[in-house]
Amino acid sequence: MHKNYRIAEPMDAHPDTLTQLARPHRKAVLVALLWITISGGILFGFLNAMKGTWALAGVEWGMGLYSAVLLYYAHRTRHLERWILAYIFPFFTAMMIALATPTASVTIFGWVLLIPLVSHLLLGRRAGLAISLLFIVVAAIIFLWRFMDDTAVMDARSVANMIVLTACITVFSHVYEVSRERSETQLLHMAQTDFLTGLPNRSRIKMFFEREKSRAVREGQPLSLLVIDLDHFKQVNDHHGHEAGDRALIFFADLLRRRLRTTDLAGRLGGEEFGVILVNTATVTASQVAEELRQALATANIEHSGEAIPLSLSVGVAELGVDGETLQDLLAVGDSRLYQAKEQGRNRVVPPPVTSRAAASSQSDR
Ligand SMILES: Nc1nc2c(ncn2[C@@H]2O[C@H](COP(=O)(O)OP(=O)(O)OP(=O)(O)O)[C@@H](O)[C@H]2O)c(=O)[nH]1
Repeated sequence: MHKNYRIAEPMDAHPDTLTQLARPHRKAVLVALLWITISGGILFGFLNAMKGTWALAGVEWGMGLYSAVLLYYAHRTRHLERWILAYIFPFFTAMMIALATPTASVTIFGWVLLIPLVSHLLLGRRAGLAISLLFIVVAAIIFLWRFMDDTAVMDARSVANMIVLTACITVFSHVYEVSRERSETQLLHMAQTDFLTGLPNRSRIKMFFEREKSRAVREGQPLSLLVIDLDHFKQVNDHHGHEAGDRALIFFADLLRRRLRTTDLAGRLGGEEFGVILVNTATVTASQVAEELRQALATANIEHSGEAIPLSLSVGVAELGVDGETLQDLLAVGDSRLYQAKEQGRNRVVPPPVTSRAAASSQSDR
């Protein structure tokens, strides 16, 4: 039963959502890079062919052709991350082959600076950093192998310049990605949070419901929804002022946070209406939780400017599978039971009728 209450923390932005948010930006970067690689491949392929460096010219033309194929799929795929990897590994490998070509001049190592930039823009902070470090180390080994005995190239100041420049670009790219991801997490949180109470709004309730519904169906666990409405809230505003009404809403939001398990989710549906999703919870327990919330609010001492604000709530309870399969279904059924609670005099909980529960359990027994 719901005895082990803890304060519910705001849910972290879901990693999948962050990846989805980053996708258009990564796709734009990939498409731009593919066009650059196609043009660069053709141009440098010809330059190398004219110098007779046919192997290098072949690699560059091959990379240009491969990029054209990737460009076709980049516009159509639903698995952008796979195509990004399919670009990055051959692209960086071709770059390493170019660096290792004995006839290529030392200036070709300037291309190494692209590695941290491209990796971070396309893969984000973690994978971007890992791939950057991998290829920068390989490039450094190739550099040492080719120029170890070349005193003109191995001048201490030139080498220090290259190391510091590469380190700077790697650090800047990484810091940029970290702060971009942080800002997106914050924006996402703001877009899914009710400004007044700090509770999740409808959009986050919906996301949470979809995730928990899949889990409930997979594991054969129940899931319930409480639709809660504060009673006679207009009178609170009219008698005590709008600010007192706001404080009452914040008080109730805190009560929900204190009373629910961290695995449950309480959100504001709008106005003075709230929704609570109770995971692994069937109607009977959900109704008990609703009853405990009702009692807690009815006996709470809420004051504004020295005046007591009496508050009570009405609740409609609905269960997944018993009352419907979608959040919309459960909200509609919960709302109609909430309406019954109001009709019956408010300050009460209306659970699903025993008959609908019995019908649902006999169906699941079949
Ligand atoms: N202070 C404040 N009031 C709000 C907010 N959102 C909605 N309200 C008020 O909540 C009241 C809701 O009133 P009604 O829909 O008539 O419902 P009620 O007075 O609670 O009556 P019943 O629901 O039938 O018990 C309105 O006066 C709204 O202005 C808010 O963010 N802050």
